Amino acid sequence: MLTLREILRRFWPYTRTDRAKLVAAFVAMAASTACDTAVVTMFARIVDGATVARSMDAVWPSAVDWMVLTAVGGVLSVVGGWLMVGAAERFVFRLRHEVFAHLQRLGPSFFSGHPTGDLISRLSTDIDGVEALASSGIVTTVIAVGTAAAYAAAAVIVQWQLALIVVALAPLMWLTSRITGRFTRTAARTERAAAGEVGNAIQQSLQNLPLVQAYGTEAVESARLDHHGEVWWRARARESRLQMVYAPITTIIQSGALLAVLVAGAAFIASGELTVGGLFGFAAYLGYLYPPLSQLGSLHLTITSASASCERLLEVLDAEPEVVDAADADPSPVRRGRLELRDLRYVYPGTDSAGLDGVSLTVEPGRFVLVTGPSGAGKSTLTRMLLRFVDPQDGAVLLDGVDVRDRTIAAVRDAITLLPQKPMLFDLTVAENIAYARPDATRAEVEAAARDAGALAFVRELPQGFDTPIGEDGATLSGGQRQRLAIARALLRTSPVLVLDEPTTGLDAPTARAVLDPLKRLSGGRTTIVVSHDLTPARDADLVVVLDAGRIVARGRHHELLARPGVYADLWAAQQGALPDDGPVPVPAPPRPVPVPPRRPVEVVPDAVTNPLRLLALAAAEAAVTARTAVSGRASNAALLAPSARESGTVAPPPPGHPTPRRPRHGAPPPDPRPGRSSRSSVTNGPLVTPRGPVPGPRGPASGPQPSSGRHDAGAPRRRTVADLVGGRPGAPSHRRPDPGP
Ligand SMILES: Nc1ncnc2c1ncn2[C@@H]1O[C@H](COP(=O)(O)OP(=O)(O)OP(=O)(O)O)[C@@H](O)[C@H]1O
Repeated sequence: MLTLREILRRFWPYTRTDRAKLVAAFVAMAASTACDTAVVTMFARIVDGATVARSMDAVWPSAVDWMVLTAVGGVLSVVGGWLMVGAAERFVFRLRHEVFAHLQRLGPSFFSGHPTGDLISRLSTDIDGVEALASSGIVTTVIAVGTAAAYAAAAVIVQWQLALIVVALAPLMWLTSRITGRFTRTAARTERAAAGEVGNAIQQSLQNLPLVQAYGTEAVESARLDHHGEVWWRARARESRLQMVYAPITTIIQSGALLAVLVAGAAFIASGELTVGGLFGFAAYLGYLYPPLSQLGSLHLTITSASASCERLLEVLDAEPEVVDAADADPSPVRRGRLELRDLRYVYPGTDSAGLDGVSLTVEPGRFVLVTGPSGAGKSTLTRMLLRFVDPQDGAVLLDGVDVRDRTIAAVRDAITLLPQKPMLFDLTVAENIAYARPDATRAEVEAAARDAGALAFVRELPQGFDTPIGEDGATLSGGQRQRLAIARALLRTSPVLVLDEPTTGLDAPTARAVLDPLKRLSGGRTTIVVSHDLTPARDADLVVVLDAGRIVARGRHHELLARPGVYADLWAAQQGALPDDGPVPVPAPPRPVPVPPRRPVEVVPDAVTNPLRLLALAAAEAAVTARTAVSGRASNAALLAPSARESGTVAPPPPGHPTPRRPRHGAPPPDPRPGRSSRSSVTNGPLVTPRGPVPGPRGPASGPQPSSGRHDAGAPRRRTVADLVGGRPGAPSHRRPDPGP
């Protein structure tokens, strides 16, 4: 439980620009209190003027003084309050800003332990709690302390014997406040935590509302909210009731004190030690003294209640960012985009299994690397490390030969454009969403980016074109349209490195197709790392890196990896819909004859012969490849790897003076390096990212695409694929567990 002193110590820095105003406010309020105290001295003069001197001569000047002092005191009080409230509200505004800004610096570990709804509650309800303390609480304290001190001093001067009676009762009020505060503290903590849970329950339910509605689990979600809501309202009611109890108890104490003063005062008047005016004056002091004392008591409750909020805010402010700039970090921009990963190792805090373990890789500027692997292999961890969301515990990431930890975070993130898997759009207009990458972009640049991303046509169809609001996360757009806006946004950035996170995974074939060309434009000339389950871009990659359990288990060109058994071949087969992607390859025995499509005989690598299922997958893959080549008709500009580089894992640029070996265009696939493979059945180099075309299924006749037009008709009904036949979906990773088999 934080004390007022600790709260002031921790939060005082946030008042930095308003301290002059605070001082002015204190002075104004102190002067106002002095005026009010002086007014009370008029009580005795007016009453005694009439009752003792029996003359109005003393009454009128006192009455005039009374009015003047009251008016001046009132004005000073308004000025002081005005300044104080402005400073207090600005403090709350700044506090929210600081908490939010700090939150944005925190890393994945913090967010995995703090649900979004709870964090929203901290930034709203808990900030409101601090606001109650800062605005009314601090103003009340200042006025109350000043007023109570002034009236207490005046009361002692006027009648110290009566003042003693009052002082003797003051500890009772303090005790009441302490006892009530103790119970309030527990209730306030419970209430704030429950408010966080309520926020979280609402956020989760609304976020997943389509699922909730589709599964008819509205009652379950309501019950979840009610569960936390009930804890909240009970705690809230307890807190309010305790504060309510405090008021009548203090009234009884005050009333008792007044009675004691009257009785003692009557005795003093009877003995001639006190005039009636003196007793009136003292009673007036009491009337002014008790409200601020009472406010100080309830302030204790406000502090108790607000300290629960302060604790929750300090928990955020005290959380250490996982990545910070070194004191001498280099802010200069990264120009070439040469990327080197040196023996990276990362273990998530609180776990003992490595997310990455000894990962080394070099990518020369302008090269394209596909990083793939099964679920949990470490792909996302690698993406986080490239963008410095986390730093490795061992090893280093180097950009243009400099450890990213020696560069500023801003310089590293300026150098890398992330295209996240989820488009992540804001509830803004189309133009504002695109310009998010570069707020100073002109409308012409925004429109050019939209055109290059293939978004111009649909944006023009929107009711207000580029000025159409797209709703939360682009709710009014289709998945493909959202993705194209995200690509347009990325196109506005000119960074030398591009990280594409699952650019086509989860999109259906026509949608994926619609985003392929813009993706190629996006990657042109930049160092491109595609992190994906989807192996569609594999043929265009200068290097395919296969991660498994945090380690690189294979690397090479697509056809090289496909030629040898292992994780990659299994992934590829799984993607064709014939094998599960996350388990051992079942080897049925004895081998059964494999139906080979009659029009497209497939030559297989030796290991596939022993495994009919793999053979089946390869057959499907081959047909798909041929279909892709016919459909797309585009050749990639990616260069072939130098053998030495392939072995070392380095994607090397072509030697100077040598023309970059270009991939043959459509219709002229290169000879397959695998022995015994004809160019016809070899894995060809298609575009950077190419949708899988129709493939001949093993359970039906071969039905290769008709290359007559050279373009796929997106509007034509999609033919059944192997994936369809086995219930999978092309482009989407299979997460089915392997069939245990007979
Ligand atoms: N925030 C986290 N806290 C603890 N462990 C984590 C966290 N994120 C990932 N991991 C663990 O690190 C390992 C690698 O996870 P990562 O998300 O990088 O895999 P991935 O290849 O991206 O998987 P997927 O393809 O399913 O997204 C996994 O064992 C995972 O359980």
